[in-house]
Amino acid sequence: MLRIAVPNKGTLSETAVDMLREAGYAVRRDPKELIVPDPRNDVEFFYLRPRDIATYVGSGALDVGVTGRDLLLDSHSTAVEIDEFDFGASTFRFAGPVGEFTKLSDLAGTRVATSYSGLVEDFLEAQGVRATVVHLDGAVESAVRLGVADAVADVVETGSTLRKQGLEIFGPVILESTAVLIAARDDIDGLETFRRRLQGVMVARRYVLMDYDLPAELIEKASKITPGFESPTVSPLRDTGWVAVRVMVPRDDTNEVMDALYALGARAILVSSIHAARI
Ligand SMILES: Nc1ncnc2c1ncn2[C@@H]1O[C@H](COP(=O)(O)OP(=O)(O)OP(=O)(O)O)[C@@H](O)[C@H]1O
Ligand SMILES: O=P(O)(O)OC[C@H]1O[C@H](OP(=O)(O)OP(=O)(O)O)[C@H](O)[C@@H]1O
Ligand SMILES: [Mg+2]
Repeated sequence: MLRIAVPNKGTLSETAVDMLREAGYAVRRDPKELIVPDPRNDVEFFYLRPRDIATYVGSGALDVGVTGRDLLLDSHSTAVEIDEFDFGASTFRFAGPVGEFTKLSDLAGTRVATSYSGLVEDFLEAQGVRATVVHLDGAVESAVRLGVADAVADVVETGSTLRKQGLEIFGPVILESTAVLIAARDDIDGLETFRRRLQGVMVARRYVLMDYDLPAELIEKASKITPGFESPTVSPLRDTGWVAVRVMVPRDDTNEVMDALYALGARAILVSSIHAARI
């Protein structure tokens, strides 16, 4: 039975749980539930703090888990990233009072507040900058104003939290993070099915199915606009001068692709959502 760690709180939790539900797994009905057995799929879910997930997986107590790349690296766990998800994207950056810092070396001899001390210490050491890392649990943007640090290092998504505290980003990108699937090893029984199901959810969200009718002689040109995953499905119509085409298209490109197909001569262009996929 595959034992899977899922974030019980925080930014990653809701999307991770939605993905599991869409992939056909049992999810908790009440936020107090910590363990959710799913015998039908031969898996068991453990709802844990995102920050602790790498520790559980690295130690072998659990087989796989969903967490953030930044949390994985910060934990110094031996678990490894095996897949990347398309949610939870953020960057990890240094920030300081507007106008006070311009480059990484300005941090020498200063105090840097962060809740990711493992990650920040590793980075500063690799870059040869000697600074004191002040560990805080969260809301680190207040640390400068309150005088416990000169600069901060934190998760930045829109940057609005920093701006509100009179801070600005400086120096190199410490890390590009996203939600990831981590495991102690990649040859665990049942892991491939779990990965394929989650990939299927991502594909179903990212793509739409497009159907259109096309004068047969235009199929080469249309295939350049809609190449599909492998290749478009082309079926005959009763009128031999026309064909019907079915193809997957990235959801974000839907309208541009419809415009281009219409301009080429395609008609009856229909778009439908993909409910589930196994690619
Ligand atoms: N805007 C964001 N704020 C915080 N974390 C984010 C954001 N966007 C993505 N993440 C990712 O979420 C993970 C942080 O998980 P965490 O549990 O700390 O979430 P949180 O929203 O900060 O929850 P809390 O502060 O209540 O503990 C990290 O991997 C981080 O990169
Ligand atoms: O760039 P932004 O879009 O403003 O988002 C980033 C902010 O969001 C998170 O804070 P969170 O609300 O999780 O509080 P925390 O610092 O206590 O974890 C993160 O720690 C940053 O402070
Ligand atoms: Mg947080």
